[in-house]
This record gives sequence, C-alpha cells and structure tokens, in this order.
Amino acid sequence: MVSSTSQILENPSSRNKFVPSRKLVKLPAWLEVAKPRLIPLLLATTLGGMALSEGWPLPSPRLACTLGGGALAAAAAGALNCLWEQDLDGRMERTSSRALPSGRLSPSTVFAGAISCTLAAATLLVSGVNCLAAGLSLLGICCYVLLYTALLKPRTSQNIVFGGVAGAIPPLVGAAAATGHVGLSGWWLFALVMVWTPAHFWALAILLKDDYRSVGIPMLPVVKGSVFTARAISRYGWATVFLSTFGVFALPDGGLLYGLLLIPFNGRLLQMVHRLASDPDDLTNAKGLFRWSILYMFGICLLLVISRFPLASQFHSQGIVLFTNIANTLSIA
Ligand code: HEM
Ligand SMILES: CC(C)=CCC/C(C)=C/CC/C(C)=C/COP(=O)(O)OP(=O)(O)O
Repeated sequence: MVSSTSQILENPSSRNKFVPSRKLVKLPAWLEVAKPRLIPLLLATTLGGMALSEGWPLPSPRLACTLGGGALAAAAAGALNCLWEQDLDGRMERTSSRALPSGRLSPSTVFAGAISCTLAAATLLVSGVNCLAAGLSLLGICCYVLLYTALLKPRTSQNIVFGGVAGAIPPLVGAAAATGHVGLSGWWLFALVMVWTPAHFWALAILLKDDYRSVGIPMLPVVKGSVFTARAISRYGWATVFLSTFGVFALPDGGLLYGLLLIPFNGRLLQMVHRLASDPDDLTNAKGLFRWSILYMFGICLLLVISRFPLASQFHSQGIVLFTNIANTLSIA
C-alpha cells in the first residue's frame, strides 16, 4: 500500500522510519544541532581513506586525533548548517521540531558552540595529525555551509551533486592523516562518495518532496518529479557500482578480497535502484534505497579496512598466483 508523502510526514512514527535512528533516542538540544547521526558514516569514510594509504595502520594517538578532529569538524559544520537554515527548518515538517526553530537553543549559543568545535578540531588536527588534515577539515566545513547550504541548496536541483563535495572530503582527511598527502586512492574514495550521494539523498528527497516544495527548495523530485529522479538515481547507482570496482586497484594490498566481497553489496544496490526505477511512486522503494545507501557506504569502508588485514594480503597473493597459473595453462592449451 503506497502512502502519500504528506500522510508519511503527518504520522511522526512513519516519518521516523525514513531516518532509521530518529526513533532510537531523543538527543539533548546541544548535541542534536551537531547532527551526530551523520558522524559515524563520515568517520567511516575517513577510515576508508586511511586504509587506502601506505601509512595504514596509523599510530593510535594519530588515529584518535584524526577521528576526534573529524567528528568535531562535522559537528561544527552541522551546527552552522542548522544556524543558517533555522528559518527554513522551522517551515519544514521534518525539521520544524529542531532545537533552533523550536527555541530550545538560541542562535548565539549554537554559533559559540560551532566556533568552539571548529577551533577544537583545528587544534587537535594540527597538533596531533598534520596541517593538511586540518586544512581539509576546515575546507569541508566551508563547502558544506557556504557552497551547499548557502549557495546551491536554495538555487539548483543539482545542489547535492556539486554540494556533495562537502561529504566527500572526509576520505581526503583520512588519506592526509595517513601519509601527509592525498594520493590517487584517496581521490578514488572521494569520487565514490560523490557519485554515491545522489542515490543516497534523492531517494530520501522523493519521500520528502512535498516538504521541500512547501518551502521552495528545488530538490530534483520537486523540479522534475519522481520518475525523472528515479532515472537519475539509476544512472548514479550504476556509476557507483562501476567506480566501486576500482577499489581493487586503489588498495595497496588485499584488493582481490575487496573485489569478491564487493559483489553482494553492488548486487543489492542495483536491485534497490532497479526497484525504484520500475516503480518510483511506491515510497517503500525509495525508503529501502535510502536505508541501503547508508549500509552500502558503511560496507564499502569496512571492506577497505578488512582488505588491509594480513589474512587479506595472503589471500590476495595466493589469488594472483592462482590466476597466473590458470592464465599460463590456458595460453599453453
Ligand atoms: C549533499 C549531500 C547530502 C545530503 C543533501 C544529505 C541529506 C540527508 C538528509 C536530509 C538526511 C536525513 C536527516 C534527518 O532528517 O535527520 C540524511 C541522513 C543521513 N545521511 Fe545524508 N546527505 C548527504 C550526504 C551524506 C554523506 C556524505 C554522508 C556520510 C558519508 C551521509 C550520511 C547520512 C546518514 C548516516 C544519515 C542517517 C542519519 C540518521 O540516521 O538520522 N549523508 N542525509
Ligand atoms: C570534513 C567535513 C567536516 C565535512 C562535512 C561533511 C558533512 C557534515 C556533510 C553533511 C552532508 C549532509 C548530511 C547534508 C544534508 O544537509 P541538509 O541541510 O540538506 O540536511 P537537513 O535538511 O536535514 O538539515
């Protein structure tokens, strides 16, 4: 049975289904504005950027400073986004109960918290990691708040395609923390998060298009409709699958295990993308893809880390020998 978006939004319990952890626990206002539910996946992609580097595994103090600094930077970015959009959030069903529009926090308090988190992040990253990691984190904050939130989101239906650069920066921070520079592998994961973002968010935007339409935000489903958006999601879904396979070569070791374990993740992603493209008006398809998009990206980052285990390296070496022997046998036959 297909529910309309307004029915979904009017019924708070069904709305919570779209943002899985929403129903888990009511967060204190000062924590809520930091958008903490995004941070684990942002840190997972940071870890992925590290695992792709020769510097893996990082010394524990540097690892802790990178993840702590990244979390503080993401919290600052989330708080500044909430500050910038407090009026808009107050007019949208999904966000109207947030701390600023509901008056549970004052703008000056949120601004002071955001600046404090930014300074703490910069201090932690400069002292415990390096200046490149700190600079990239500050760039991430600027891209999210200025490029996406202020400039692109209210103006173009491609806002999340270009604004997605903000969410793709954490892998670069991880690579910079591991080696002091960003190599091709780090840019590969940056590109993968970029092409993953449309499937992740446009699936949610289909569910929330009435909400976005009511406040004049030109998300793609509002401007072009669900059918057009589902087709666009399909293109980005295939691009994500295609690009994800290059992780076999981006990894310094263990690429073979990554490539094998990647198959079910990509199979499920294509299945969810195809289901949505075949019936864009069935909101359960959009909800399922949104949820899977998050698990998918967590899965990719987990595979990258697992691929750096010694056992994965052994599996890779033996696999190469096996393939070489098979190729030699076939060339002789
Ligand atoms: C411009 C790019 C992006 C946009 C517009 C976007 C948008 C959204 C929105 C609107 C939500 C629902 C939030 C809520 O109502 O509480 C959400 C949820 C989420 N996003 Fe994204 N997202 C983007 C990129 C990312 C990136 C790069 C990541 C991590 C790598 C990410 C991870 C998540 C997670 C984990 C959730 C679920 C949060 C929860 O469980 O409450 N998103 N996203
Ligand atoms: C390195 C670094 C700090 C990078 C920043 C990464 C970051 C915080 C990305 C967030 C992406 C995101 C969830 C956008 C949604 O904003 P929205 O305004 O569309 O969501 P909303 O409507 O729920 O407020």
